[in-house]
Amino acid sequence: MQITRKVTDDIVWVGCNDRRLSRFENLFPIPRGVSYNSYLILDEKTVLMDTVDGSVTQQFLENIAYALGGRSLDYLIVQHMEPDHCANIEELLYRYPKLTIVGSAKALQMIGQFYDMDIEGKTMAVKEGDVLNTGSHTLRFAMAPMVHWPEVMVTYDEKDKVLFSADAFGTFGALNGKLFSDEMDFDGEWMADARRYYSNIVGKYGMQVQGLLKKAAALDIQVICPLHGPVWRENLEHFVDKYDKWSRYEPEDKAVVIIYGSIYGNTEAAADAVACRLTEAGIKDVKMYDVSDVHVSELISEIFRCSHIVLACSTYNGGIYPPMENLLADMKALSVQKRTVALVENGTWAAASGRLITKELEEMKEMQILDKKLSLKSVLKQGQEEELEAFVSQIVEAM
Ligand SMILES: Cc1cc2nc3c(=O)[nH]c(=O)nc-3n(C[C@H](O)[C@H](O)[C@H](O)COP(=O)(O)O)c2cc1C
Repeated sequence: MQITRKVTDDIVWVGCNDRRLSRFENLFPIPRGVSYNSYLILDEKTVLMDTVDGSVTQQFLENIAYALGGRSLDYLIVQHMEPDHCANIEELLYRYPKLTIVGSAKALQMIGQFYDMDIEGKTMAVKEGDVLNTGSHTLRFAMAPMVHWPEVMVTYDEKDKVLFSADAFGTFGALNGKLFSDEMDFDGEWMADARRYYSNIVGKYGMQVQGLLKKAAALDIQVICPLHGPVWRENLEHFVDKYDKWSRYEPEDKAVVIIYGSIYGNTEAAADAVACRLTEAGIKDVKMYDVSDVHVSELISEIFRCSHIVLACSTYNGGIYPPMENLLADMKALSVQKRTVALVENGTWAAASGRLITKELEEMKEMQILDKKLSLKSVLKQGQEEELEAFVSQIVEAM
């Protein structure tokens, strides 16, 4: 049985949901699943926008056959060559032998790298500004390298004013019958995963996303069709605005995220004391996470959201407690910048975590490290009350 949804009069969502995959890219936990979106344009010529992951091929082929209603498939546009979007090219060529594959030169080259199939004479390489006329639709291609791979392009449908945005504007989460963001409580149920998707998958490429946003700003876009998650047809500015903020590495909220790495619970207790004092000082949005317990992708997502960060960390074999070290490596890799950070360090004989974390933060761009470090010798002591007050006050003042 087909599972499809209409996007416009002659554009159909033929994508699939995956609720069985536990980790996206074998890395990011996706308890809410993920959707692989693909769209079919039913014009004088028929056009498929990308394919899906190999795990859902059968459902995908059924969706396409139904939506085509006996017609053949003329074009497959490959915007992105990551295997979760291109696993079905060969199968489509078997079923629709007259198919022409359209993509950037790099995408067409990657097809040969991933798959042993003969596509000679069946491809059309396109570049910036090229158009494909399919009857009433004119599809215009714009290159979007490194959003999120180098071969990526996006496609603008001039008739329905749809931007097929590849991985940009994507979100983790399976679509449970609801395709459009206006059919769901996006801010309440989806935004956290949208942020986690952006910050961890595309976060490193803020500059390239800014480039794409500039191109998009010149177009009259009524609908955004990404390769993962909901389609946007209302209140587009809301999500575009988030993308703009995220890609400029500007925090969304005046908020403090406290992330602690603690072996026996004493550094955690100090982090707790900091959270209490911040709340008493009137800071409403204070969140606490155990770096050993919460997946690093969630922490990165919170770091993208919050303006201020407290890192509280035990010293471990003369170094940074390993899960905290891992977070710092991820922050660096994902180009985290423009945040204010305060540090709590702990060590029983030679505390080094504060100094070492400072060194890591100094390698990131525009990170303001607050002067007063809260230093513990095993445990936060009653006698450190004043020190604690001063530590918290500097965060409040910085806000
Ligand atoms: C395996 C291990 C290695 C440690 N290495 C150091 C160290 O190199 N320097 C130091 O001052 N403390 C070291 N500590 C002590 C921790 O920093 C200690 O757990 C901390 O001071 C107490 O805070 P906690 O209860 O949050 O873990 C180590 C502890 C463990 C278990």
